[in-house]
Amino acid sequence: MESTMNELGSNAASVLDIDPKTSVGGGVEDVYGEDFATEDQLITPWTVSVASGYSLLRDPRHNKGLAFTEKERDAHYLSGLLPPVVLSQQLQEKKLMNSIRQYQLPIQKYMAMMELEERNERLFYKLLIDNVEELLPVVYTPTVGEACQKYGSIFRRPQGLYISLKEKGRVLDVLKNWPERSIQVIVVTDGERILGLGDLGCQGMGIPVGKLSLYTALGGIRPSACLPITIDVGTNNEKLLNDEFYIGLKQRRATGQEYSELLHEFMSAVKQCYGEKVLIQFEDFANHNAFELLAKYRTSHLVFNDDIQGTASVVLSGVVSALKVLGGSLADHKFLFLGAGEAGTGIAELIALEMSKRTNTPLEECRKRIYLVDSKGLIVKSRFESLQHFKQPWAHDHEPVKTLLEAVNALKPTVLIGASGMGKTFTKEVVEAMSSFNERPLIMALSNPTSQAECTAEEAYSWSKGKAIFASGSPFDPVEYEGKVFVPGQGNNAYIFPGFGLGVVMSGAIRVHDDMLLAASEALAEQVTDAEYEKGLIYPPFSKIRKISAEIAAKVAAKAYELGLASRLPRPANLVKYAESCMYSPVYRNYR
Ligand SMILES: O=C([O-])CC(=O)C(=O)O
Ligand SMILES: [Mg+2]
Repeated sequence: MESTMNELGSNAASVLDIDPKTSVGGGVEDVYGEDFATEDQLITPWTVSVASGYSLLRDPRHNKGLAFTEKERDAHYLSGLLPPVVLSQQLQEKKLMNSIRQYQLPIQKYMAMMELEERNERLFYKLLIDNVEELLPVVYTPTVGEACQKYGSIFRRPQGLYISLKEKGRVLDVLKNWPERSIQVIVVTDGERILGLGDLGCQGMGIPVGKLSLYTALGGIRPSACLPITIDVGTNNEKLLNDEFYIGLKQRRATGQEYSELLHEFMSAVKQCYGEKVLIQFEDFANHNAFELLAKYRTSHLVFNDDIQGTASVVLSGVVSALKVLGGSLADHKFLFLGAGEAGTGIAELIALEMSKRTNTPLEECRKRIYLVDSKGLIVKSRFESLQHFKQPWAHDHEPVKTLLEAVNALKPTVLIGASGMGKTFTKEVVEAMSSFNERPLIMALSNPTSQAECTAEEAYSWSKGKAIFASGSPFDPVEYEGKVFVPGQGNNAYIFPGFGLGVVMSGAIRVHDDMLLAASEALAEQVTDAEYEKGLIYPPFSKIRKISAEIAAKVAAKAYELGLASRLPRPANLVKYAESCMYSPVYRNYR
């Protein structure tokens, strides 16, 4: 672990002439205080040793399987423990892709990938990086949703930290059980709103694990610097409570003070353990906690809510790049949302903020171009008192409207965005109405996984008679409609958070500012080429994601420096180059 740290730090430093102590890693020394602990303080007696022989083969971080060379086999007591052949990493990759493609069910591919990660980490990332478009739907949405639902049954080895109510009062000790010290990114969930699948309790762990594997593959954060965490405060999912294979606490969710005390202890312990510069990404919390946690900790911790802020940034980017096809400026458009939770209000707010900056118009005025529909109908002034606080800014002067279809007809929006977590809600009538008054309606069905998408790509194209520009949260295959092939975009926060996190980490940012999200969004939109626009795409292909992440990271870091939030000084002159030099490579290293 330490060696990868130094390797990266000094490599980046020599390229860019930066003191390695202040470069990648945040430079938090003696994080557990072994050296300064007084005699009455408890410490963890961690040791570091060199792996060889059988234990080297069983260590996923260092195992290379059949790719160990003759020399390495001799030097590391591996002779006889492996069959004679020596394979290249390329050949191993080919073999594994062949075998993964044989599986019929996505969940089998998921399990094969997880087993690979537990066996040979670099090979896992090599596969994921080189075959990103094929494997993203396996390790991420939609398959990760199914994996979480079945997590109890498919559970083999723990892949992150579980902090449950049982650990209240000793969360810091639990963090110290994690073997890595230089943590840079934590993704944490409490499992209450996993994708659009609802409360999956402790089994939500699949999400932080999946998100962090994307941090590494797409954003180049070292695997050892990533820590997936699930906070288990119980579940209200009856099916799981009655499931003999459920892995979490069999009790209903703790709420109120009991909940916030555990979360507070966790947030304090993280800072104490890993320092000021660890990025904590909140993921798939239910609305009520998500907004509160972000508001509470954004001024004291380096926090980012992926569902509010990451989704907002990626959708804003899609809207901005769609303007090239739609015409007009952001402020010329009218937006209607189905869903007024984290994603819906988060996106709406970031669009309004960008509009406000572009037109020099007060934010409140810009919000008036944006309408939201929730389960009770259009959000309007007369509902103000009964609205949750995060919906209140969107209560406009308008008579009450009950359904989405009525709202579409009454408001005639140019952009329709689904962030409801409810599948099949963009009906034929809704899509037909959108295309009756728009030359090119922009329709985004963002809920995940595929089963929860507001409509499918095929529905959007056929019901709009090929007029719609369509993007979805989970991937859809290209669609042929009346002899023409339409390629849907994937408006998923996976475009943003890995590069965003890299930008935050490499600049040593200590807080996340909304302008950094706008910077990420602009950086992504700039990556769409003219040829891609011509195909109707509003996002670049995922096959270019490492380059895109470096560009996003550079823009995010530049903004952090500009705002005085970056602590890694001096500022590297070329931030894109610096980002690239910091990125983890999955190619095997040679052992002496
Ligand atoms: O995980 C994804 O695919 C996107 C996301 O954050 C969510 O749907 O909650
Ligand atoms: Mg999420």
